[in-house]
This record gives sequence, structure tokens and C-alpha cells, in this order.
Amino acid sequence: MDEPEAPPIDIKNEVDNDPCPPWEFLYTNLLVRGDGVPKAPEKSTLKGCSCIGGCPSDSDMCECAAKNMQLRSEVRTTTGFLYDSEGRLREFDHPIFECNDACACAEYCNNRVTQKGRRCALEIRKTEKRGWGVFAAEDIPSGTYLGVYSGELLTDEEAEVRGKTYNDYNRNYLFDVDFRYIKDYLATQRRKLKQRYTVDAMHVGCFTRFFNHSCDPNSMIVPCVFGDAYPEIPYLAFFTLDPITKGDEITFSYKGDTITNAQERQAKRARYKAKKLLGKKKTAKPGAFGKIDVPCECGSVLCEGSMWNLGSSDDEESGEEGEDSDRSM
Ligand SMILES: C[S@@+](CC[C@H](N)C(=O)[O-])C[C@H]1O[C@@H](n2cnc3c(N)ncnc32)[C@H](O)[C@@H]1O
Repeated sequence: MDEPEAPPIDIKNEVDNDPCPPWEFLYTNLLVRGDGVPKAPEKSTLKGCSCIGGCPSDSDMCECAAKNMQLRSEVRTTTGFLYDSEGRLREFDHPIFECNDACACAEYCNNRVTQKGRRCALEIRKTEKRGWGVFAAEDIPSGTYLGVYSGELLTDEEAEVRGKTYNDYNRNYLFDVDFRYIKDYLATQRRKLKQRYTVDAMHVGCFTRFFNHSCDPNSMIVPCVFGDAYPEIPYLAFFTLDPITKGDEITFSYKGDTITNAQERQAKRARYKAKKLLGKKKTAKPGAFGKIDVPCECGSVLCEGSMWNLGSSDDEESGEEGEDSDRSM
């Protein structure tokens, strides 16, 4: 995935003398497929729309717009595409089906956003307690595409083996691709989920491998599919949830429990502040999958004390359904 308009990413460290993060990985925006993972779909297997010029997002006449609608069970409040006319994501709860190489529509179609790459300015900076992190180098509106979680695409079995080793070193770059929508979508095509996949950004990846966890994140991953040849292997696309101010750290939740509605997020913060829960952290227990028992240092008012899903919660706000992954990040 080329990013012709992506501004360079500066690396800064005002914490200690490390000149840059350990550069122990190959930099790419692509997924490098491991053993047992199917090859990227041939163009001939992709299904596209037959729109001329830009796709009409307010009409189901566009096959791609219809695809974006079909898993949205709730009342339609918006038209077909998940992007607005500025290319900002306006709904975070659904997989994105972007127009692809098999579509007849033009390059300027509103339904081609992540494939054009990052446009916002970012920095990688050392933090006091969370290693290196990613920061905004300009104000960034909500719904802005940030980048893709690239890396080695592994079968679940291979990831399980690697995860045990990574946990010994206290660093984990595995992200399970087990979004809720996948089974529903495959069912619409009379297919069953046969294999689960994980992206490993330890040895191969891009700046997104430096996103730290927060219990009150300002970005999240939304699965993005180009064509439907392999809906079980979407790109993991990061979008800002809230407007982000220049200098803020950009984070996501490793637990996949992100509240996508802005008012609900605000209301939860207000509840936690009112109850003076700041500083009252849960004790991190050993993970159900042998995950690292590292205390969370996100510092947010919603901090739950742990970066990972560690089994049952005794928190008064427990019961929120996990959305993405519960084995790795
Ligand atoms: C995907 S990496 C993120 C980049 C990492 N900070 C680095 O320097 O390479 C995940 C690791 O970052 C650290 N980390 C991320 N979020 C954290 C948090 N909220 N509190 C403490 N450590 C965190 C943990 O060591 C975790 O295993």
C-alpha cells in the first residue's frame, strides 16, 4: 500500500538517551503472508461495482455501497458509505468495504480512503512509562484514517507459539483478526470460518506497532476489506475516534472494548470522575492465555489497571462486550 501523500514521521526522545526505538523490524505497510495463509486474492476473483465516476453513496445502486449496508442491522441513519465527503469515517461499528481494483469507478470515488494512505502528520516519541508511542504532530479531526496494522499474517496456531515467547520478553505485537462481523458476513455467502488469523508486527510492521494501549483510547481499529474474496482477512485500519490535538498521544484499546459512541464515552468519563475512581486500579491477574501481567500506565481516569483482557472483571462497569480480540492485543 503506497502512501504518496504521507508526511514523514519524526522520531523524538526527551526522556532518555536512546536515539530511536530498537529498529528490529522490516518497515512496510503490507501484510506478509506466513505458512498456511492463502495468497492475496487475484484481481480476477474480486467483485467490484460498475459505477461511472464517483460512486453515488446515497444509492444502493452501487454494489459496494450495498455491501457496506448489509451488516448494519439497525435503522439506517446514514447512506451507503461509511465515509463522509471528506473521507472521514462516521460509523465505527462496521467493517468497511472499500472500492477496489475490480471496480469501474474513478480514483476520486469517496469510497477509496485507506488505499490512498495516511495524510496526517505524526511523530514517534519516547514516553516515561510506556516505551515509545505515537503522537499527533498536528490537530487531527475524528474519523481520520491513520494507518494500517501491518506485519506478518499468521495462522492462529503459529501466533499461539510466538505469543508464549514474546510474553517472556514483556513485549507483544500480536493482534488477532477475529472480528465479530466475519462469521455473519461469511454466512451471507454460505461459507464457514475455517481458520483464524493473527497479525504479528514484531519483525515486520510500520509505525502503528508503536501505538500504546489506553483504557480511554482516542483511536480504534476498524476492519477494512477490498473486495470480498477473503473477508476473514481484512486490513486492520486505525481511525481517530475523537478530535486529537497536536501533541496528544494516539492510543487504542488492546482489549477491543472501545465505546464507539462519543456521547457514551463522555458520559462514562463523567461517571468515573464523579465516583473518584482515579487511582483505584484493579490488580492485574495472570492472563487466561498466559498474557503478560504488566500494569497499565495509560493514566486515564478510566484506567482499569491492565492492558489485556484478564478473565472475569470485578469492576462496577464490567459486562461491556469485547469487540475485537481477546487473545493478543
Ligand atoms: C505494541 S507495543 C507498543 C509500542 C511499545 N511502547 C514500544 O516501545 O515498542 C506494546 C507494548 O508497549 C507497552 N505498553 C503499551 N501500552 C502500555 C500501557 N498503557 N501501559 C504500560 N505499557 C504499555 C507494553 O510493554 C506492551 O507490551
